[in-house]
Amino acid sequence: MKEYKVGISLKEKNMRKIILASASPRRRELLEQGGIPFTVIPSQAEEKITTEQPGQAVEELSYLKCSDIYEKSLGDVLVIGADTVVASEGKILGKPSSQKDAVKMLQSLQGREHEVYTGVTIMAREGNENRKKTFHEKTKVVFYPMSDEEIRSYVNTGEPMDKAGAYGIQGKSAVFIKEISGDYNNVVGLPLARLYQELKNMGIESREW
Ligand SMILES: Cc1cn([C@H]2C[C@H](O)[C@@H](COP(=O)(O)OP(=O)(O)OP(=O)(O)O)O2)c(=O)[nH]c1=O
Repeated sequence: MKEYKVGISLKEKNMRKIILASASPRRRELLEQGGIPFTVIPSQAEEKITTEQPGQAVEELSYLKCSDIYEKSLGDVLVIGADTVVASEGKILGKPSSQKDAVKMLQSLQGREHEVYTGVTIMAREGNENRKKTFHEKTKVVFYPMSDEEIRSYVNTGEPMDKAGAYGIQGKSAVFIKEISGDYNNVVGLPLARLYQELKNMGIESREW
């Protein structure tokens, strides 16, 4: 096992520049938590879902976001793109389009199980060599029943508006979470452990520590 001094530079550790192609503050926090050094360049790619399969949808969208930034980047880089949706009763739920839409989404989730899918695409360039990997992770979540008043009050906090399925498990909606099966971080927007494993399988060193 190799040992590294604290504060060693990326170059000394033979690590390449990592770009997170995401505007999501949650994804940034998770990569930071893992001690994976990165810079942020959010993708402007238009997000259009073309399939009813949630796993395929998040893979495609993560690929779109990742390739948008990868194609604009020069030199040896590694770009990470991700996308999260909620799947409930055969429907894919993205971010709510309005407060009314958020109320509808939460009504459909309360008292039952649904799934959260996050797709991730990694694209790495080293000299003339390009490598790509796309995968998704699924987490099951069960909500307690919510009253109409609870749903209205929660939507009024504004918390649901920028989140798939109209809730943030890391926020106030935690009071409604009965069960979760799978990776919690996947619900928040990035399956950090799976990402680290996939990078490791590609022979890519990602941790600074
Ligand atoms: C279900 C759930 C989703 N979310 C968030 C994660 C994502 O940021 C968001 C889903 O939207 P995404 O389109 O996946 O991501 P984004 O628009 O926030 O960022 P970008 O496209 O630039 O990468 O929902 C939570 O924060 N908590 C949750 O419990």
